[in-house]
Amino acid sequence: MTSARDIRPRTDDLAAQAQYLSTSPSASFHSPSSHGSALTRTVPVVNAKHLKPFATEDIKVLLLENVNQAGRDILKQQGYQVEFLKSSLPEDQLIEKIRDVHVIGIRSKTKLSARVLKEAKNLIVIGCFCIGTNQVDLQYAAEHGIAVFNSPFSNSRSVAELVIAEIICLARQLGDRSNEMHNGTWNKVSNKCWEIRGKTLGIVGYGHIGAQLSVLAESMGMSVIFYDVLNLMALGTARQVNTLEELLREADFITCHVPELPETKGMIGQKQFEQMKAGSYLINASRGTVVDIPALIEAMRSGKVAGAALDVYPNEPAGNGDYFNNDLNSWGADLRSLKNLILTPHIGGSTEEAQSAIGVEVATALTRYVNEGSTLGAVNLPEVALRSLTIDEPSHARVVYIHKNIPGVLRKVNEILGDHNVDKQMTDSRGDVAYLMADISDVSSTQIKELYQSLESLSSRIMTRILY
Ligand SMILES: NC(=O)c1ccc[n+]([C@@H]2O[C@H](COP(=O)([O-])OP(=O)(O)OC[C@H]3O[C@@H](n4cnc5c(N)ncnc54)[C@H](O)[C@@H]3O)[C@@H](O)[C@H]2O)c1
Ligand SMILES: O=C(O)CC[C@@H](O)C(=O)O
Repeated sequence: MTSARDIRPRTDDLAAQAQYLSTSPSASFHSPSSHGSALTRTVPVVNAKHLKPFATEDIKVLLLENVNQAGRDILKQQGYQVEFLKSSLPEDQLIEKIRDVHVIGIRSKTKLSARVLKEAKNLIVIGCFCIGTNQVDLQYAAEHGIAVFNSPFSNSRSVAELVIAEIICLARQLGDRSNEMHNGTWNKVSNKCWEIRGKTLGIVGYGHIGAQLSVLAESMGMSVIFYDVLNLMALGTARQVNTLEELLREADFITCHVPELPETKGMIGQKQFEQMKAGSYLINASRGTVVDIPALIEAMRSGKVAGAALDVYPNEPAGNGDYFNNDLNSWGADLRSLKNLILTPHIGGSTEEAQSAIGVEVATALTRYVNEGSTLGAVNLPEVALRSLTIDEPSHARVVYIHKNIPGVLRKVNEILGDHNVDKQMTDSRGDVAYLMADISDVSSTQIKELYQSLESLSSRIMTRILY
């Protein structure tokens, strides 16, 4: 067992890791789904004090879905108890495991629904070691004081490169030719095989991935148009169009890079396939719900769509080696029978570079949250941080009070803190939830316990943490 004393932030390590943290070049002009990444850098304090949490003995971490070694190492170096599993878990097993842990790390497959989170009585923070956060009930988590972090763009380049490869593979029917050769058949074809030079790429969702892809595609001689709900700066000579229909009517290749939202569910369906040019191509490496797959099957059978590449599916297997068959998605066999269709097992972001960058970024954010209470980069809570306490402040404590965003809370909190000098304090709200951090001086262990109990007894309380 690790003692509570060992649960300390290694602030110098964190400062070194901070160089890997992403700061978005595009954060200033989009996107609603990538919150606050411009704030992720903090100035390291040289003689920062190592804080430890009050009322939490050992920090228990559960990592699912083969989180990268770099991330695991950072969490282990903190002295946390880390349990690591290669795949996701069925809901009943997840509920059993999550009851006990303070931190959970997942990727895209683990569904942290309200039903699951309801059982997670000790959970303080979730790390999504990926871009998408649609697998987590963010609202429920916020309302229960559970912070959620992700890595907003560490795998964007990897996805963009995969899509570029797929555009060429589809244009040249490479998947089919390769399969034929694997089966011993020589089939030298030029009919309906094309160069991509001069063709039009239509990007649906011009965020981190879409914008990166735009630059790569233009450098290979494609014309780029894009559709986005936001009015965005077009890179290079790309051009924003006003409607999805306009994009579908003009593009030779259509690629989807929107988040999973109610509005993006089935956004490419029968009507949209009808609007596409005859012989166009579709790529989806966003989320499986964005494309209506039975409608795609029809469009490919009729020849309207000449080829497609899918990396994501409405239902995906829990881990490697699991079957991708009709038990998962009723149209599985029909899909697999199509020509010029590239099927990949959600590998858009699966490169060594992306996974290790994500591992470092998310594990560092989790560590800073656990040890210092900083919410910089959180996707569901307001972003609040205070400069570190220093070793010259031995009898200080940091109060983190997550509470309902209702009038009168600050007055009550400050009454409780009133017997101590509040050195610094910051509070911010996001929707119904507010996050307060205060560093107080001259506080003894007994007083910390009293402060904790007083804050916990307030009706506005969602979660109290005291770090000292
Ligand atoms: N296949 C993979 O391995 C993989 C890897 C990374 C990300 N993804 C998925 O790709 C998605 C996009 O990633 P990103 O980093 O570019 O996200 P992003 O948030 O940077 O960009 C998404 C863009 O979509 C736009 N958008 C939202 N709703 C829209 C709508 N209804 N119509 C048109 N545009 C809309 C947004 O305004 C934004 O510009 C992620 O949400 C994730 O689900 C998949
Ligand atoms: O690695 C994963 O499981 C998810 C990859 C991708 O979909 C993301 O959201 O970043």
